Amino acid sequence: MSTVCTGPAGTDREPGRRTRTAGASAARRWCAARTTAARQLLFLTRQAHPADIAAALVLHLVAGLVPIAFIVTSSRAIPAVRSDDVSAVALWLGLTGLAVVVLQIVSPLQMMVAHRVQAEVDAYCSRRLFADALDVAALRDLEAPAVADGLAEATQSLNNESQTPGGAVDGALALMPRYVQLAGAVVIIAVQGSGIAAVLALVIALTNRLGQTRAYSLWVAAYQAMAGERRRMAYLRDMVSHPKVSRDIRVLRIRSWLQGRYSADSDAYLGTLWRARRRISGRSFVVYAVVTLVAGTGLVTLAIVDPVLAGTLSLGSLSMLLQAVMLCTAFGVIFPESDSKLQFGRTTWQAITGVEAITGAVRASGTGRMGRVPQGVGSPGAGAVLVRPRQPPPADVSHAGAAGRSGGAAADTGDLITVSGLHYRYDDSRPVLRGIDLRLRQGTSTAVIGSNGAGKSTLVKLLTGLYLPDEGRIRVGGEPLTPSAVAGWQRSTAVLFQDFVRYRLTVRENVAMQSVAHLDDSAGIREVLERVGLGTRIGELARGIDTPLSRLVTDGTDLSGGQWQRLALARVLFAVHHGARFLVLDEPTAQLDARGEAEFYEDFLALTRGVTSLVISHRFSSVRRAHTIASLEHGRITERGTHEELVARGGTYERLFRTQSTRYTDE
Ligand SMILES: Nc1ncnc2c1ncn2[C@@H]1O[C@H](COP(=O)(O)OP(=O)(O)OP(=O)(O)O)[C@@H](O)[C@H]1O
Repeated sequence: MSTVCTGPAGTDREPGRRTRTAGASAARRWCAARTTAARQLLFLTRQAHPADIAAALVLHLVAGLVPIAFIVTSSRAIPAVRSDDVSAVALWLGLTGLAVVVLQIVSPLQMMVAHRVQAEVDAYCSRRLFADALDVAALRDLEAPAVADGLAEATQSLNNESQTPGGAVDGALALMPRYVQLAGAVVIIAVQGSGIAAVLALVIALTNRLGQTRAYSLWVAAYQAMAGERRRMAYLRDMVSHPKVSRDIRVLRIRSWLQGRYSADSDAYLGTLWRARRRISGRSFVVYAVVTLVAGTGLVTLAIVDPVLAGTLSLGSLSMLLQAVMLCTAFGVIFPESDSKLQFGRTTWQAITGVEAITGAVRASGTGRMGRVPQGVGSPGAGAVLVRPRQPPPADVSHAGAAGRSGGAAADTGDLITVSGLHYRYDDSRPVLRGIDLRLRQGTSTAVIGSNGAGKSTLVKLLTGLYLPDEGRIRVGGEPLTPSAVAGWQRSTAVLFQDFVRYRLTVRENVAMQSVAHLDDSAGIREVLERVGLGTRIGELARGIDTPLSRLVTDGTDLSGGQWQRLALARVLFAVHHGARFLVLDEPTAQLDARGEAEFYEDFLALTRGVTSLVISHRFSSVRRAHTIASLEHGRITERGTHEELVARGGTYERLFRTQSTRYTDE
């Protein structure tokens, strides 16, 4: 009776064929992976200067040939010594010495050139990563955990010399002397021993090497897969060195809890890592060590015993053969100067190209209108003045109350920004903004109010091009704010976020951070510092505006929370002074006292007259001076108008305004 096959055709019926097919596809995958790796390395190598690459190749070639020359010359000296041939001894020992000297000279040169090549390739990679991550990618994409991980991994690796793409190029070039030595050893075996022994030696060396590098790449993959665990541990470690957190650790008395947490994480991490290491390296070590021992012994036997028995092998040839065989059997190891750099450097490059894949998608969504800067946006006009000229009010926001209190009317030169049907959601959560329509007229101030989580900061991020809308449209100067127009638009905006950055740099740099082209404008910097009430404080400092703002820096100082906020305000005012056309303040006075807040708004409106501004605030005393107030609730604008109109309407604005003013009066 014949066997009935029940499995699908090509599987149960033909096990032999299936194995062959699986083997063939594994080989194809292996070849494809090697080809990709070679292409990547070739591409990266081309980023270094050709003269440096040529120098590296020549030096590596010499470094590969010299040990072979050493084997030949030192082995040739043995029969010369035995035959008392003084001139031959002198010649061969002289050449052996020369080989040693050449190696001594070549080694430091190799290192020097390798550093140059690595630095050139890494500089290229850093430029590419930062250009894409900081210029093109939408913030939302960069905030995705996988992308944030890739970016963190890539930037950290670029700081670690042994893990950079330049290191991978250096590692690949450093393989050259190893392979030159292998080729030399194989030739020696062929000439002094036999052709078969030479072929065997080559096959064993390459197989062994392949096995070891494969095991190593599996180990690197296992190591990379634990990047999250490493980051968690690094976070706990870094907490201790962070001044604010170390203050908390003392106050909360959590040192031993933190230590325990770190030890537990570290034990779990090391345990997993060592299990992976044993699994991957143990097996390959046993298999390949046995192969090397057994096959290596057979090879030596083949290469030496036969000619020794025949009496045709001289002492010099025996020495050469033994050293050549040693070289071949020692080829099956991980080369510290190459393999680690190659594996980690390529992973870093893949992380960089991973970030680029996202930015590429952003570019692709740019609707082909690259490089178009919207009208009214871009470089500031020459001769920007600190206090802008008063301009007539816009038709639809001209209200006696608002204009009066804001110290003047606003320009009516049309809409700077129009927002229509704007929708936005983070990930798969419910929409944060749902159909926002808004017009920001040129030269007017608009305030957005709303409760916590209403979507105010999200709206700011969309208006400043940090996020792209899911639906709807933002127009700036009549032109759509496409990804390609974002960079130009951002150059004309000055934004103060709630969580503004306190740069560990000088006062000057902190103030000029939004207009770095004007870092030398010391008078302008001092003037805005005066305006925000920091003139006296900064004037007291020995180095004035060139004082670093951190106690962790020599001669540095620090500011109070409110003073930092004033400094951040100075930053945006300085940007306005140098031509920013759209000013956004997200909770600008949250850390100021009531008097400071009142003074700030008086000054702010005077200083920014003629500039289109958007203020986000919870404090009604701040927003009432704006030309237009929009109330945001649950992602929609529910009320809009001037302060007087909204109070007269008796809606949510009026209710909240009364509540706040009663509280202030009570206090
Ligand atoms: N990066 C983010 N990922 C996911 N959800 C977010 C993110 N940022 C904000 N959200 C959510 O979006 C909603 C709106 O947040 P947003 O910061 O815009 O509010 P807001 O009005 O500025 O609040 P607040 O007055 O408290 O600053 C909130 O529910 C918030 O939890």
